[in-house]
Amino acid sequence: MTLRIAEIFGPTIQGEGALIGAPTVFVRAGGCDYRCAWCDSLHAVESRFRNEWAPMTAAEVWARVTALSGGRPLTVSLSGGNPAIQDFAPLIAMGKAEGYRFALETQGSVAQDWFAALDMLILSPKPPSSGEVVDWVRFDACVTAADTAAAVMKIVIFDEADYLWAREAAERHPDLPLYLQPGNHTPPPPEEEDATIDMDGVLARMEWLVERTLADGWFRPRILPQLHVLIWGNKRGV
Ligand SMILES: C[S@@+](CC[C@H](N)C(=O)[O-])C[C@H]1O[C@@H](n2cnc3c(N)ncnc32)[C@H](O)[C@@H]1O
Ligand SMILES: Nc1nc2[nH]cc(C(=O)O)c2c(=O)[nH]1
Ligand code: SF4
Ligand SMILES: [Mg+2]
Repeated sequence: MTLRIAEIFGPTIQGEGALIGAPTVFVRAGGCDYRCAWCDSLHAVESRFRNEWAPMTAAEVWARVTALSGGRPLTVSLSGGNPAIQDFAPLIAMGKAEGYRFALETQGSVAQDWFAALDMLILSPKPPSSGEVVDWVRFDACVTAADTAAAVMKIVIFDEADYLWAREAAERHPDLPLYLQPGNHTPPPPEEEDATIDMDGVLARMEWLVERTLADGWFRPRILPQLHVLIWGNKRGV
């Protein structure tokens, strides 16, 4: 069995959510069951990039991760596309045997038994601006599959409708640590290697989101920008 891998890069810092600032190596899976209107990783989503996704065995992926990390254990971030539509159990087992930790980013549309082997499951249900509709039965199955692994919720917000949606979505899982992040708009074509970013828009949405949340007296979420976007824009491989 091989994995479809769009890119493996790092070490860099985790730019988002609960592990923000933590050194990490990314393994980005190719292929996704969603088509979010504002996806900033289209090169790992759309079929027209399939020929750029390398078929790799878990052992080959693992060799690359250990080379990039110099054999020093850190947290490996599995992202995509949706990494949950492939089988990462063998890779996670290899890495854990050498003292590495694993975090996985998914929208919560496909649950896997092996989520329980993760150190952190980051669930990012999609708000109205994405154009996708969350199936909460499937989402809840992901939370259940995480079992004793730490699960967190991270919601991208572009506008008022997303914010109001996030308030309701968060209520469904009151026990999950909650992170809000402003969306970035990458002017077309977003899949370019060094696509520019609407940095002014990102910062304006961050400021608005902080003020909106605090004005509501909603003190549960942590509100964070995408740190890697502030540093590098939407550059690939960082
Ligand atoms: C590219 S996705 C891959 C993992 C998985 N498909 C998911 O959506 O959770 C990784 C993270 O980036 C976020 N993201 C994607 N496009 C974004 C954008 N334009 N602005 C802010 N966050 C974005 C997603 O919501 C998700 O939390
Ligand atoms: N540095 C960095 N942090 C990230 N956090 C989530 C990312 C992703 O695209 O999944 C990402 C990414 O691509 N780079
Ligand atoms: S679910 Fe994630 S990878 Fe898939 S299109 Fe949406 S943001 Fe992009
Ligand atoms: Mg990203």
